[in-house]
Amino acid sequence: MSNDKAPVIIGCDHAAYALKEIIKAYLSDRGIDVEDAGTFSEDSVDYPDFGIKVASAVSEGAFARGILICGTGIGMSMVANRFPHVRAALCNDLFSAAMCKKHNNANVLVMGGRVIGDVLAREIVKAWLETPFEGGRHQARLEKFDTVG
Ligand SMILES: O=C(CO)[C@H](O)[C@H](O)[C@H](O)COP(=O)(O)O
Repeated sequence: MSNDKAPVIIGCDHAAYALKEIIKAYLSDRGIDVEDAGTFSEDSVDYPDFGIKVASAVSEGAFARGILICGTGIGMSMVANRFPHVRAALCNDLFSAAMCKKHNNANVLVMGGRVIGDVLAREIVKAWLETPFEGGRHQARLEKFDTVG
C-alpha cells in the first residue's frame, strides 16, 4: 500500500451518491482524509456544480487530488478538464486506472456510478492511489499541456 496520505476531495451527482459514500468509507479505512463536496442525497442535481467544486479545489492547489463520480463519468471529466492543472481521467476499468497515474499522473479520478459496481470502483481507486507516476518522457508530454490555452 502507498504511504501517500494526501487528502482527497470527492464529489458526485445524484446518480453516484451511493457509490460516493462507499468510496469515502474506503478512503477513510486507508487513513486518507476526505473532503466531501457533495452532493449529499439522491435528489436530482446538476453534475457540473460538483465537478466545478472539486476541480477548482485541485486546480488552485487546495487539494492535490480529487475523485468525481456521476452516472457515466463523462460529464464530470468534461467539466474537470476545463480547469488549469487538472488532469482528470475517466476510468471504468483497472488498466486505465493504473495507466492514468503511470503515464498521465492524473490528479482527478472520474468514475461512472451507473457503469461499474462498488467492488470494481474500490479496486479502481486502489490502483489510482497506489500506482506511481513514471515521469521521464511522460513528464515532458504533460508539460506540453500548459502550452495550450
Ligand atoms: O451524464 C452525466 C454526466 O456525464 C451523468 O451520467 C449524470 O449522472 C446523468 O446525466 C444524470 O442523469 P439523470 O437522468 O438526470 O439522472
